[in-house]
Amino acid sequence: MPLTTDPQQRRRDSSPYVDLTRAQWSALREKTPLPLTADEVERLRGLGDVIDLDEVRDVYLPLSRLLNLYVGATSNLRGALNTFLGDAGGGQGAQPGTPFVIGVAGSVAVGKSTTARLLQALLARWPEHPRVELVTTDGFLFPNAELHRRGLMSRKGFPESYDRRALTRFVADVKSGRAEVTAPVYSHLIYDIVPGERLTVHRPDILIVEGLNVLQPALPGKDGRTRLGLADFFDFSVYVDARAEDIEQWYLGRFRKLRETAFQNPFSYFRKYTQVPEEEALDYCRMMWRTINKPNLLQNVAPTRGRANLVLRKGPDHKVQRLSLRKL
Ligand SMILES: Nc1ncnc2c1ncn2[C@@H]1O[C@H](COP(=O)(O)OP(=O)(O)O)[C@@H](O)[C@H]1O
Ligand SMILES: CC(C)(COP(=O)(O)O)[C@@H](O)C(=O)NCCC(=O)O
Repeated sequence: MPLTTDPQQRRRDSSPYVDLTRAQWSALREKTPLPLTADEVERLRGLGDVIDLDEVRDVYLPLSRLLNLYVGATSNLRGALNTFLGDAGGGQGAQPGTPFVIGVAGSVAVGKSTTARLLQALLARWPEHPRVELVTTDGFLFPNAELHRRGLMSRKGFPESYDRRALTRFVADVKSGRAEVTAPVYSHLIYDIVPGERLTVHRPDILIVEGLNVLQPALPGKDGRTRLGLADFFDFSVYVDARAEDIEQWYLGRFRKLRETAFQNPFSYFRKYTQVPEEEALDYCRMMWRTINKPNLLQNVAPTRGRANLVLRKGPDHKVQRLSLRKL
């Protein structure tokens, strides 16, 4: 075949991604079995997130089909592997299925939690994988007392503010097929790890792991050697992307909403911001964005985008405008 001289075509050929416009992607919904029923639409509304239902149909429903295809293909591959291994190694060969693990990465306030909860609800509708569990990485932040001790209280969300070894061990244990694996729990109300509380994951069909740093490369070991990182246990990963200026607006919008709701709770760490004028509270929020979340986005989170299997690029209205899917 003659090499193309069209520079745009050459760029497309050498990119590891297939780039799709929203229109190209949403056309795939015609090929997606299981359209949403009226009941399911109601149930999605019940998740409590602001979700435009056209967005669910055009973007997230085809995505649930794509993931359903990946789960099926992984299961076929496992079957082939089992046939190959037979009873090699005294019966270790025939491996039962382990959970399919999906990572969801992106900045604070880009919409990771909303995307992850939506995917959980949509994926659970498929008869092949009804049990979908969701874990957020905030449970692996060091408790505030430890962050204070390490001088990291104003670095919450930076890679070093997490117990990365425990997080990787948790996902490795789930991926190994262990019947029960537990994780610590973070509370946004008290802005800290909840002492003594654990959540338990019971060998789901799919585990979604959502957090800022899920695509970070592994830390080197004490001997300087490379070790396995969290992303080594992912079967698929999604990076939710948007302009930093848009994300800042969403961060402020969420803070405004929380100031009228959750922050009013007498136990809320942020209650003090309901007792001062709104502009003063928003100045504090802007400072948090400028000094913590934006630098973390630019220094640590955004550089991991190229490791994702799928990048969802949102516009200022939260609608996904472009998608990049890694070629196989
Ligand atoms: N698809 C969406 N449509 C409309 N609003 C959204 C969407 N996704 C997120 N948001 C809003 O953006 C803000 C941040 O979303 P959230 O899921 O809490 O982000 P993250 O988990 O990345 O911090 C919230 O106020 C949320 O309601
Ligand atoms: C808890 C978070 C670090 C996010 O954690 P994740 O689940 O992504 O690991 C973040 O939402 C946060 O609270 N950051 C601290 C700065 C701030 O209050 O915005």
